[in-house]
Amino acid sequence: MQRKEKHALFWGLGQLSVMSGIVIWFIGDRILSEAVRIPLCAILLSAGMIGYWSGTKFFLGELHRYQIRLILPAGLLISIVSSVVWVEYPDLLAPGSALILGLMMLWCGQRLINNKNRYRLLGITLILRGGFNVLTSVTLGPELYLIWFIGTTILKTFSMLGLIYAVQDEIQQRYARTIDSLSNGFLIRDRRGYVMVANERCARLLGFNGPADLIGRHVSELLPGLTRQMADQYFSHFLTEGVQFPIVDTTILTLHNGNKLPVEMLGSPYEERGRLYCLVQLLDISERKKKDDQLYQAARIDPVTGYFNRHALSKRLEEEVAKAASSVCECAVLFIDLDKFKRVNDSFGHAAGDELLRQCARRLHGVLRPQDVLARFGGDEFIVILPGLPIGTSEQTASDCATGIIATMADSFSLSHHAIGVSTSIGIACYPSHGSDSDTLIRNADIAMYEAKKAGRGEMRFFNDAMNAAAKDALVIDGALRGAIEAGEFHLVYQAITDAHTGKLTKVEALLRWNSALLGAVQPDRFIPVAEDSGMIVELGTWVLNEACRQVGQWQAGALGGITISINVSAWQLADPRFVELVRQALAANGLAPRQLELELTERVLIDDGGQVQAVLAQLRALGVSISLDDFGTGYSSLSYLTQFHLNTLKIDRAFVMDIEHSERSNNLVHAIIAMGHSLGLQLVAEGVETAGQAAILEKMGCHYLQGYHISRPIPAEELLVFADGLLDRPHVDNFAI
Ligand SMILES: Nc1nc2c(ncn2[C@@H]2O[C@@H]3COP(=O)(O)O[C@H]4[C@@H](O)[C@H](n5cnc6c(=O)[nH]c(N)nc65)O[C@@H]4COP(=O)(O)O[C@H]3[C@H]2O)c(=O)[nH]1
Repeated sequence: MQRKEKHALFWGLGQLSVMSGIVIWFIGDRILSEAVRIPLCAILLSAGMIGYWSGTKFFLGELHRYQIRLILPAGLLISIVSSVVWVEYPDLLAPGSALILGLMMLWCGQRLINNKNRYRLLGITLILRGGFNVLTSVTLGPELYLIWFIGTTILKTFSMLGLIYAVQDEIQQRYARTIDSLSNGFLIRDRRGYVMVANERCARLLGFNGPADLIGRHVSELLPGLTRQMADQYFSHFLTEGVQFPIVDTTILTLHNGNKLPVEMLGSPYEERGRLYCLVQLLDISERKKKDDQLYQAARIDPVTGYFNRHALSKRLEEEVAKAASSVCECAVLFIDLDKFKRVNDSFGHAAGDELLRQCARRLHGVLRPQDVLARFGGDEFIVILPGLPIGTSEQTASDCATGIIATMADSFSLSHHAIGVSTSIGIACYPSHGSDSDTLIRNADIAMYEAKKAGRGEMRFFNDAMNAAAKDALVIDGALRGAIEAGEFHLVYQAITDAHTGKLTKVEALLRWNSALLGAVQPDRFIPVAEDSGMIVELGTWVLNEACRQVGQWQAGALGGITISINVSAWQLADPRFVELVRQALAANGLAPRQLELELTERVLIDDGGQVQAVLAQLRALGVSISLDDFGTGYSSLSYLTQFHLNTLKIDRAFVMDIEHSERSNNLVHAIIAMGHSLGLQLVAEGVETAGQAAILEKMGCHYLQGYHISRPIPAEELLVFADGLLDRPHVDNFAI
């Protein structure tokens, strides 16, 4: 029982005291002496007065703690005063106490009627009782006491009913306030599904104005998606043995206004007077669901393109492979890499790079069938899954799709008011011929994509086992390359380049050699591409630059003083913003004139340029360093590069030189290259000169320099000195001077 309810008891006690006082007054003189009866009546009178007063104060919410403390002394005082008066005037005992109580009741009744609506009934009965008491005390003689007794008993019964109603109402109000203050929806329904109790929150959650709209209605009338059968089924859980409570369900409710409401529903059994009810709590989980959805999206969707991300793609491919295995069909994985994406990112910024990715994704999606899956796998890589292909058709379908992709990506993209050309390299792996699980398929498609990239731009390749072996080899090399510089496993060899006419040693090409502690001697053709792929070529190239310049610096004082050194430079190095400064430092640190350094580039470096290489080459040219184009004739052999990039030297690839003596076609080609070089004012170096015949033809054609085994193999630095001495001794080399 709560404190407030205890206070309500005062009222009850007051009633009881008055009743007892009346009884004692009637029969007391027969069984009690006056000495006991008078004080007892006085005590009961004071208890009655205080009971009415405090009960009224309680209902009006005005009964304070300090007032409760005064009750006992006040009761004592009233008792003493009335005892004293009644001892003196015993005739006043009955009418006096009736009058006092009557006045008290009038006061209480009037206050209850005025102040609180719900206590009006109680107030009216008190006014009636008070009035009756006052009247009887002044008008009635002892002969009509029986009538007074009957009247006062009837009124007392009414006031007791009023009291019960008031207390019950108070408790119910409190209960209603409590459930309304709950932040969760709260509802009690009976076995048939009718709502007995609901709170404000529940009404609002379900789209109604207040609990009154719910109470008395069947739950199926409140939720359109809910049938009576479903409601009965839900209740049956409460009748089933062994069910754990509360029953927790997460569901999305369809409301009568059409809205959807994600809720967590906690159902518990509730028993009242032997009947079972169901108590349901509804928790609005819209916010939680929104966050969950966002997390789910973030975990699966690439934020830039809006298509699947790597994680979702892997999962999806696993599912498609499982489906293909069970329904005996095939699927294909296309690994798509955007050529030149990095350059766009570097030149136009990341926002433009993102925009390009979005445009690419839209174009890719445009080529695909509705059932195909597109995902951004990372950076500039996309993956397409072609699922559910009939047996024997995957390669053809994948090839058609890849052709479509290459064609659609060939058109330029519009970016920051620029037309940007981006091509793609595509690697393809099919289930089951190229892999039986998603990881293998992705890995093999990736390997095939690398092969496609090597073959040039806008190419596609199907995976094959040889690629796998090469990829594994690359992995081994990549591992062994790490730490190889620090371990001193690299050294340079030097190959002479002589004047075709005089035989004079004018330049040497520095060529990298790797004696791996793990793998033994590894050819550059094997490790350079791996170093390029991993980006390690920048570090390696810097080492070559410094070591070559150091060596030439060391030669400066001797017979090879003033010689030009030619070194191979990769595209990665040119993209390094520190490159020009590194060259400047290497020359200065070793006391070399800039003209003593020649940088060899391949055509690929120039083709993939977006303007940056051109700018770096211009700075190098301004520094006085020469630029030479390696392997000319093997790649794209575009004349525009020769003029656009202000090259100094063209190196004719050994593939042409090799056949120059026997193949008229090669002969004509080399002739044409040399003629063109002359017209553009370029120096010409013939690579791979292996015979005296080749040397003679090249010299006759006007080639300026020769390089090849006929002159010298690549040799260590100390042997080059001996080689140079040997040249001096040769009779036909009359003016060797460096
Ligand atoms: N059959 C034949 N071959 C000849 C003859 N004369 C020279 N060669 C070889 O032809 C290659 C010439 O180098 P490259 O075209 O720059 O081609 C180089 C170059 O692209 C790359 N490379 C070598 N060193 C470096 C380096 O320091 N940095 C970079 N980025 N690449 C390098 O590796 C490639 C291969 O280098 P190497 O194996 O040293 O192979 C060298 C050389 O040994 C000949 O008469 N007959």
